[in-house]
Amino acid sequence: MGEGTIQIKDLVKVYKDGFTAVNGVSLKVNKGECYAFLGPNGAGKSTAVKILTTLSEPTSGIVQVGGFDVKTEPDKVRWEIGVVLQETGLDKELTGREILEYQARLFHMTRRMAKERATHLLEMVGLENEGERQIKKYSGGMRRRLDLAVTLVHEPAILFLDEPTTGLDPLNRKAMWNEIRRLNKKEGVTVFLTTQYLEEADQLADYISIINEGKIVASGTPEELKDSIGADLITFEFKDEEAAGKAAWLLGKSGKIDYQKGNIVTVSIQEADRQVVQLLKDLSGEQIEVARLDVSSPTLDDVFIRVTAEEEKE
Ligand SMILES: Nc1ncnc2c1ncn2[C@@H]1O[C@H](COP(=O)(O)OP(=O)(O)OP(=O)(O)O)[C@@H](O)[C@H]1O
Repeated sequence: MGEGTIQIKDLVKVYKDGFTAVNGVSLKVNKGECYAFLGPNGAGKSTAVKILTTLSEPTSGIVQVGGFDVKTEPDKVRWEIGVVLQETGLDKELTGREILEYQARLFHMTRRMAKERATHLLEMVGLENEGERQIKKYSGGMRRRLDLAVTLVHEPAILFLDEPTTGLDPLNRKAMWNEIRRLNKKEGVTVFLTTQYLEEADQLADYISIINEGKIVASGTPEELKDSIGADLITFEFKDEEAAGKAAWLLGKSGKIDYQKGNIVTVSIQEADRQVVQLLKDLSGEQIEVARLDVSSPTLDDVFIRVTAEEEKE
């Protein structure tokens, strides 16, 4: 019961100095889901991950990971999870293989099993040719992949990744995304990740919560979040201001005029890619010629900017 799931109810974390880093967060993650906490620096993401992974205690609220309570059954939680934190604690004098074998021994594997597991994991994260090299000679991307391999030693049902690709170049970021996706979709590992990158949340997560100043300010699937900020935008450019004026009157019947200046008119409208053909027909019926056209859909960036701006206003 509860295997591979995460449940948080009214979580609050107040640090010793009185600072409230997490302020009433509730959420649920189902087995096999990829859930992203998206938020700016200092939003409370790492604090939440530390609590979920038993490294820090909640001030109040209920936190269950893999069906176990983090406060009363932390040892059971630890067997269920793998954690990749921002700061890697790996001893850089050791080789990749030594670290993996050491970790496997910590999880009570025999010497032979540990060796086999290390070989398998090195292959899995694409480090099969680097296993005998010292970690200090690894690139940043290789270290992250080794971090991931280390957390997979005991085949956890839930994986916590705190900003897994911060500081990586685009190529290494994509490789890491592929690995996370494979673990989540092919092996059914539940993934809870934090990120400052909208693209990362969009690429990986089934469900996203935007967190700011310790509170969830918006949540949904990537599609729902994009939809929540509303319609698509179509920007028309006409030959002159007069044509634009006539067009705005006509376009205003189908959508909301978002912007009008000079020979430019922007309409906000649902499902713009479907509507645009009809709008062009309507304009042509009135002998209004369109010089240029641009259709754009809202991005998660727009959602993020809007919800954090609204928070600041309040
Ligand atoms: N031990 C601590 N004592 C007091 N305040 C802390 C402590 N650790 C973190 N904080 C504060 O809590 C807030 C949330 O920090 P946290 O590290 O959880 O944010 P974050 O969203 O992970 O940001 P980042 O992306 O920068 O890691 C910050 O304002 C931080 O300064």
